[in-house]
Amino acid sequence: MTAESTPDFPASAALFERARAVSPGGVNSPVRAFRAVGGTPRFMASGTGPYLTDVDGTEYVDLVGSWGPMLLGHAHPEVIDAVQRAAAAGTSFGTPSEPEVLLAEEIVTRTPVDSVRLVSSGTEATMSAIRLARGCTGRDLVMKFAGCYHGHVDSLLVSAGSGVVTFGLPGTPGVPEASTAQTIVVPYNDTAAVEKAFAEYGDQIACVITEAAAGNMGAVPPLPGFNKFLSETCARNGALFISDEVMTGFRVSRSGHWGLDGAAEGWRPDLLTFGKVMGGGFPAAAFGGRDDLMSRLAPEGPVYQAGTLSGNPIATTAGYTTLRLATDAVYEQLDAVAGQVRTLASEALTEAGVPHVAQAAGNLFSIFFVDGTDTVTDFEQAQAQNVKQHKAFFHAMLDAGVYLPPSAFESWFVSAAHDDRAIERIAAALPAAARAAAAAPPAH
Ligand SMILES: Cc1ncc(COP(=O)(O)O)c(C=O)c1O
Ligand SMILES: N[C@H](C=O)CCC(=O)O
Repeated sequence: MTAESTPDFPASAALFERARAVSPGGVNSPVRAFRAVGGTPRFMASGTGPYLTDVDGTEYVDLVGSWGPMLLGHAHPEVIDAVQRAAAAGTSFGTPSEPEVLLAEEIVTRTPVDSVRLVSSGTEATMSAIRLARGCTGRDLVMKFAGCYHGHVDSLLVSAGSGVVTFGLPGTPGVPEASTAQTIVVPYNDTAAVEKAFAEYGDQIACVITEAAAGNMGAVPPLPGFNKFLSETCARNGALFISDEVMTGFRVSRSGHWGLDGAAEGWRPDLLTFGKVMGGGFPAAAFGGRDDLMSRLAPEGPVYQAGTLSGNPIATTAGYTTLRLATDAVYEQLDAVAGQVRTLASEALTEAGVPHVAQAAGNLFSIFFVDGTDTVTDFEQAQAQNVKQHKAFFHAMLDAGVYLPPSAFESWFVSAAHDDRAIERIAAALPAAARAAAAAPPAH
């Protein structure tokens, strides 16, 4: 079957046609379209544990996990039960309610924040954290790293990962130059470049924002000590350090990526952002940090931030129930499964003679189809991939019933529900997919 043919999924193809008539590109978030890999996006009808089933009745082992949130797998019975009970009690009050307190307490217990403000998306979280950083410092400049993605915040859509790099967009029309003029972009993991930028603009930099571990150009971990260096450099220069844990938070450990570096090294970010897992599959996100900063937010302070559905009782119930079920045993299982799948994929590609780097940041991981290096540390290296090999690999896996991110620049996600049967299905699909990648045309 070619990448572009659609004989086996008529229901998805029909829905896609209808969707394209009423939605740009037929999707509600660009990365869901199969633009980078070709073909028809599968419209999913249901999910259970590690599996998704599309509207044509085909079942897939899911290695996307709704782009991160589905830590426990799909339709976990206890989460569904809690959500059903919450929904029956009313779907939104526009007043404070108990589930948002429970979720906030759980976040404060697990992470280095003193308090949190709940919002509805990761984009809102990073946008609000930056506003707060600017409000607290009285400075305007923001430093970010090439290849990191923090949602579709105007000032952060520069050299961004995720869909922005997947579709090769140099920048985004509609973002005023005045917004991006306030953004300094520095190569990821490059301490000298950070120091140089501070030497030049130090007293104007409000904050440095980084993904706690980059997951939106593929999985690129911070080099040892890099996040600590950022924290210390910010402190020395009167800037705030924002660690974006939207992807890593409550996934790579119970305390997120900070649990893997900051907790042991004895530093904490000034502000953190969270999303994905903490919503348990519903729209919930948060930003939080030191009390002296958070108290600058309205109604306590002058920095305004608000949301009609912020702290929604169903979303916060789903998030709280998910976190309560995310025990140490769950994180051990996630780490083990992620290691197993990454190793299996790497072995199959090696066997087929496909140059690659199989890289992890905690239990986030991805395959880079690159040659001549055994590690990827920045955006330039990530972009050197042979995306044609990714495309061939992706479609062969899909045909064999394994759903991977339809982009070479995204991380793979496992869940605690990925059991032996799911792993066996992945293992069975890999050899043919690796051979398909080997047969793909060269990069240029
Ligand atoms: C690290 C990171 N920050 C922020 C965001 C934005 O989150 P959302 O898509 O919920 O707006 C994402 C994902 O999209 C992300 O991966
Ligand atoms: N890489 C993105 C977030 O992590 C993928 C989700 C999206 O933009 O739809």
